[in-house]
Amino acid sequence: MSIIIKDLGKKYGQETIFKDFNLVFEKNKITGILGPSGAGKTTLLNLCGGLEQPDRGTIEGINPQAISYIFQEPRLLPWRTVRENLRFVFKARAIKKPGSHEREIDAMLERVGLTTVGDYYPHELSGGMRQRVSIARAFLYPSELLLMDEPFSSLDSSLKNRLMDDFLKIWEQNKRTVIFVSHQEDEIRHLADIILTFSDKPVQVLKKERLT
Ligand SMILES: Nc1ncnc2c1ncn2[C@@H]1O[C@H](COP(=O)(O)OP(=O)(O)OP(=O)(O)O)[C@@H](O)[C@H]1O
Repeated sequence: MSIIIKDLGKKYGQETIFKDFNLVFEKNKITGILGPSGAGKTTLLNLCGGLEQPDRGTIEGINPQAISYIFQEPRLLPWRTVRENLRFVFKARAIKKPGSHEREIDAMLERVGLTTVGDYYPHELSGGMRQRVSIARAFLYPSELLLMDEPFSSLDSSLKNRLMDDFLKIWEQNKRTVIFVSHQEDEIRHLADIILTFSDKPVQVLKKERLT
């Protein structure tokens, strides 16, 4: 199911972020959002994730139990190993498939290139490796929607390009709807099927480009 945003209204105090805003996010596509700083991109992700409530309008087509996130900082549990951080995904949703998790975790660790560090703690990893763990976690969680807010922006460019290639390979095998916000147009062009360019607030879609 696509995500359908109808007549969305959202204000913070006197500041109108969205007014009569309408948009459709296509199912199992990666939509990249570009736009000026402070326009409301993160607010839109928060509204989709249910972390913020709209003042007006509706967002249809999202199952709140089936959302995963990748943020700029990996947000791993520091007192848990990589493997335990990934196991937590299954606990979080009380998924009952006895015996199958470790194999799934192993397969995902391999896909993100972290086979040898499953028993390491987050502080023992580089920033890029920690972000790989958060990508693994986002895909292990059986989400239908993946929300990404600047997930690559703290990484240097060669690391970033490899990570984006790996991200795409994993996504090809575990497709879901992705909404991806970034200031970096190169990142958006690397990953997205559809690119939306937002105006300053109140947000309008200035341009929609389809790359695939
Ligand atoms: N919880 C909040 N309370 C008050 N104002 C907020 C809140 N969250 C966001 N804002 C304001 O709403 C506007 C949009 O913020 P938002 O973070 O969504 O923009 P953005 O497009 O993601 O910006 P950036 O590209 O800089 O991350 C900004 O002016 C911000 O200050």
